[in-house]
Amino acid sequence: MARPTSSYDESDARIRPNKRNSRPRSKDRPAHLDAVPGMVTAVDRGRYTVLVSDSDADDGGVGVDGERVVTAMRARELGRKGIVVGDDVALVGDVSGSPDALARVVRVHPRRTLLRRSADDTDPVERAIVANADQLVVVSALANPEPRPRLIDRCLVAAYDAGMSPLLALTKADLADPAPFLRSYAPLEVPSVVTSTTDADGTDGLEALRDALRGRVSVLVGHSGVGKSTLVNALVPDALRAIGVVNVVTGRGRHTSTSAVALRLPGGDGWVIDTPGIRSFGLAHVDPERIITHFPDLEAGTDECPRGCSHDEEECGLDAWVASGQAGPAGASRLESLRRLLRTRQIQTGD
Ligand SMILES: Nc1nc2c(ncn2[C@@H]2O[C@H](COP(=O)(O)OP(=O)(O)OP(=O)(O)O)[C@@H](O)[C@H]2O)c(=O)[nH]1
Ligand SMILES: [Zn+2]
Repeated sequence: MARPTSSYDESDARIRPNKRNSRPRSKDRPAHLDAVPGMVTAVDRGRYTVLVSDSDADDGGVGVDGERVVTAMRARELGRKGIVVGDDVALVGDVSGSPDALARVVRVHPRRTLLRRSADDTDPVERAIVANADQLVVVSALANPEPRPRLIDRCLVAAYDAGMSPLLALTKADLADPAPFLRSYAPLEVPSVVTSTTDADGTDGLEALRDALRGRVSVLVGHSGVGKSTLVNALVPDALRAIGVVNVVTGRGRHTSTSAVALRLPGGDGWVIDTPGIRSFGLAHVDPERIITHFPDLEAGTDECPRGCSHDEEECGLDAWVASGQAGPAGASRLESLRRLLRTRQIQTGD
């Protein structure tokens, strides 16, 4: 599978099944040692769609690019451990991928990143959304609907918290000038692409977006109506059929699942993970220390902060650090932007 990095360790490499000289499993041999590795591309009502390389199952007998879609359920030994789209898992059981086959997920490999949200900022129950993604693409229309800066800021905080880099995708540039919006986000130094659909049924800016997605695993989030589906359809024509989601997960002609779906970009050069439209993004789980690591110019100034500093309080050492010029000429606007993000957690406006 063309993942930018692999989290499989050597022990995983050794357990790849090899049909030609497969050892019979002894009674003492744990099931996961005969497991087949795969990546979860969709989750629907307790059924996981897992993409498995054919080379993993057939010892290279099938083309390296060959892969198949396996439906799986969770194995009892997993306990309560969650499985989300993007997870690298190990499967046992019927991994043939034939229509009635059902495999079992026996293991979820350690995650490189984890995008999470809570119902609201006070709800301690957090929900994992996507694992192992590199980039969070925050899709916002420049008009119709109007951009929602607080929701965008919340998504940026979630990206930083997850260990993902953010990208702003600003759609409908045919309806409004992107300049004012871009100015207000400039101090955050978040990369952005601007798109607009054209009369010819194409999308301007799509190449820039493709470049930004190349070789990475990117999650697209956005409020309903911002044009996310339009982008996904332009990026991955025939998206759902391409990975068998239609047949395997919902049996219907469109993505009706309430969870995310991973779609491989044409050419195998990266993945986009589409998520249902969001109205809010709860951040109850967020730790200010994880946010500030994405502001390296400010992080060094936290040495003088009191223990457990929120970096948005009177005793915070960052004000003196910025005032002394050590964060450079942009220090003040950077600190203001950092605090704007940190404050998104406290503001309860419903957006
Ligand atoms: N003017 C203009 N309209 C656009 C553009 N992109 C999308 N739209 C329109 O905006 C509407 C919403 O687009 P969708 O792609 O369905 O938006 P979505 O974010 O997927 O929304 P949900 O399906 O509700 O989650 C549609 O009528 C699109 O035709 C654009 O660049 N310019
Ligand atoms: Zn501080």
